[in-house]
Amino acid sequence: MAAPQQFFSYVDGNAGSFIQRLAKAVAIPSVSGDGSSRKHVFAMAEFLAHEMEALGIQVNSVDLGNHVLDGEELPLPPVILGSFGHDPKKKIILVYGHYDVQPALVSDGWDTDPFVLSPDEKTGRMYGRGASDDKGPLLGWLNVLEAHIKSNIELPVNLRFCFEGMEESGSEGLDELINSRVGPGEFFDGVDCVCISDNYWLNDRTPCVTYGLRGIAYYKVQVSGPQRDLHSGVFGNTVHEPMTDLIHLLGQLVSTKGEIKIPGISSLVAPVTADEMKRYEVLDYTVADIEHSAGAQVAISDNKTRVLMGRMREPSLSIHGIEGAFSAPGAKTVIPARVSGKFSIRLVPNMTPENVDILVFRYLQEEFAKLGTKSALKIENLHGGKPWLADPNHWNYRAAIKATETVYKKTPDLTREGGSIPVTLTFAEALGVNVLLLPMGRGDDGAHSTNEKLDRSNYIEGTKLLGSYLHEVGIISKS
Ligand SMILES: NCC(=O)N[C@@H](Cc1c[nH]cn1)C(=O)O
Ligand SMILES: [Zn+2]
Ligand SMILES: [Zn+2]
Repeated sequence: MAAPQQFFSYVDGNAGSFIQRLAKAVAIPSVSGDGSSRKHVFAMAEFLAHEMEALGIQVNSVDLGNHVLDGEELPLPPVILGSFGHDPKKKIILVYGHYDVQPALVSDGWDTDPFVLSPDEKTGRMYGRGASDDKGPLLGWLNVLEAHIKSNIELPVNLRFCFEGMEESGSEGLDELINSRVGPGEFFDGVDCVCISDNYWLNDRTPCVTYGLRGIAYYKVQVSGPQRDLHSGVFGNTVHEPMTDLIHLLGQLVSTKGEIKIPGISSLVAPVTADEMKRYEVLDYTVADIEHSAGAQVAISDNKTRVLMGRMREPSLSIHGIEGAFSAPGAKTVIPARVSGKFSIRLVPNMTPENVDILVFRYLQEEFAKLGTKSALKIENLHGGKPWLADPNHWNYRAAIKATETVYKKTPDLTREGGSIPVTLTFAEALGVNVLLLPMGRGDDGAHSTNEKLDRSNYIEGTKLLGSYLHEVGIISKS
């Protein structure tokens, strides 16, 4: 039977308490990329484990040991594994989410405190870091379970949960944990398919299901020279300046139209097929949609298909920042002694972090040599993950499409996502099962950006969507 009406009624009737649950989660600043916030990532893990146990989920918080972040040894946040249901007649669905978030400061340009969930009653938007990426979707699964338990509705599947606290910082330790628990009788044994809710619709009107992700290769390029920061009046035009060298080097990476200048990258990209072209053409998308999501008229092209392909099936190179550069207000006349540029490349089939590394390292060294500087260069790959593509004709996708039609009365777009969730490919390869991405949020949610939000309707209808998907899987199991 499709998701019963009592399930939908419970979700509607308890929307306020589900929003309270999200507000509690957003209030914990679980930023994984910043060592000083690590205690909050642990607090978030405890909050989640407690919520899960209260729902009767068997929880095991797995310690992943330590790692080094910016020269500091830190404990890795636990991976929370949970089990609910052991009925051999039902399928086992593994759901994944992450409870860490990107950094957020009011001074970045937020209109509200990023760690206070701030609903706008007029628009229904609920602002807060992690509201959409990924605390809202993750809590959606717990809302589904609560609705079933409290309404005495039998869950149509067995559920396994895998929630991590390092996704925004390279998912350290997670692959090893998964690979160590796939054997007979282990936690991941018997999983029939995976569902991940951690991406977005293409726009603000049409839901989607997603069958592809780009991978990532993230680099740090350090240029160093003087033993300490220098006075630019005393040393300007007398010493090689690391910042000048670095700016030149970063300027050789990508054109202002987004073309990657590193030789050899474009020949790694799988050729486009006619069938694939048709898939982009039918998507409900306009260039105005991306400009709405970006908040300005800044699209690289006026061609819808070109914009979609740029996001879904071509690589991109983005320069993220310069560590060690003077960035405070005022006009300090300093020559920084050591600066590090951070950039990443989003990878598509058939690129891998390994084949891209060779090209990037060689190119940076060659271009640096051309500068004729006495500064020193150090290149590091900070983390990486391969691209992923799934079969969207699998029953897992049919269940998600049916559930979307039930909840939203619309056929979802079939999309590939430009972001990266490296564990997706790990699940597909280690467990040998189909993986589905079933997003809750909209394209204009502002994940990783200022004023991140989740619309109230996406949180509540999204909870119904996740529950309906489980019921559609339940129907398929019986057929
Ligand atoms: N919602 C998925 C997401 O935002 N993933 C991040 C993962 C990442 C990789 N390196 C740093 N973070 C993304 O940027 O795509
Ligand atoms: Zn995410
Ligand atoms: Zn993210």
